[in-house]
Amino acid sequence: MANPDGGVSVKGHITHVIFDMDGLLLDTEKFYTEVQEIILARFNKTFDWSLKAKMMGKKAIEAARIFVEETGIGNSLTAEQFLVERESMLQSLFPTSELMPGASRLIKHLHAKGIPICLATGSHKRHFELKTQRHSELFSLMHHVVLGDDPDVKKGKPSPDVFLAAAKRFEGGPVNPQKILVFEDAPSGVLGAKNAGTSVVMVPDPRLDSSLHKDADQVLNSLLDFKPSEWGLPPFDTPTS
Ligand SMILES: O=P(O)(O)OC[C@H](O)CO
Ligand SMILES: [Mg+2]
Repeated sequence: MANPDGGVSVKGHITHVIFDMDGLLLDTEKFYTEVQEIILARFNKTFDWSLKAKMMGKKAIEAARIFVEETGIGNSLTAEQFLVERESMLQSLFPTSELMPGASRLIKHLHAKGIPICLATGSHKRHFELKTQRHSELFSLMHHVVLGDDPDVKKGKPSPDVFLAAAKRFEGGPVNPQKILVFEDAPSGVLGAKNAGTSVVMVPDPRLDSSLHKDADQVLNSLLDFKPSEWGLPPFDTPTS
């Protein structure tokens, strides 16, 4: 559980780290929000953060079904049609994806210290490639990447599938989940990681209702605030390195 002051109540000796991608390492959640607002405006409806919270982190088709059902537009637009409609907009936005604050610093630090790191995202391969094309050097530091359309990921977050597949593929895996720290921004992702038995640091968007932070072991405003030594990980060489 998270402390109100953001402190750690569950310390563990972490040996491996799993990163979420959208909204955690890459500032891509804003693209989904933008296109969903455009689509809903056509139906004279508005997109809000309670709906956003239910969609984020999920596989595309799972999020699409929630979108059309919760907004009540399902009779006019199916989940499949919604995905087609938003695709051309997303394809032009994703290549402009930027890193979230502290993402590069933390990935490079853990890699340099020999901590095995990997990615576990709901994004499918085609979107992953568009989003990361300007950041291929940084993402190449991941030992492996597990995508939403991976055959081992039967169900999206909050199912533990993507995190269990990620734990299995480390050298000498499966790694004991108690030794794994997951970084997530989405409520479904935090729950998925807990369902897999790992510890979770949540870095939520400030617009997300704070009641949705409750399952995380630690809640931070930014990756820049992460202190590796609190989790038994090597500290940064200098406070700003
Ligand atoms: O947050 P991720 O990386 O699991 O991505 C999930 C979707 O693609 C976006 O919410
Ligand atoms: Mg995410």
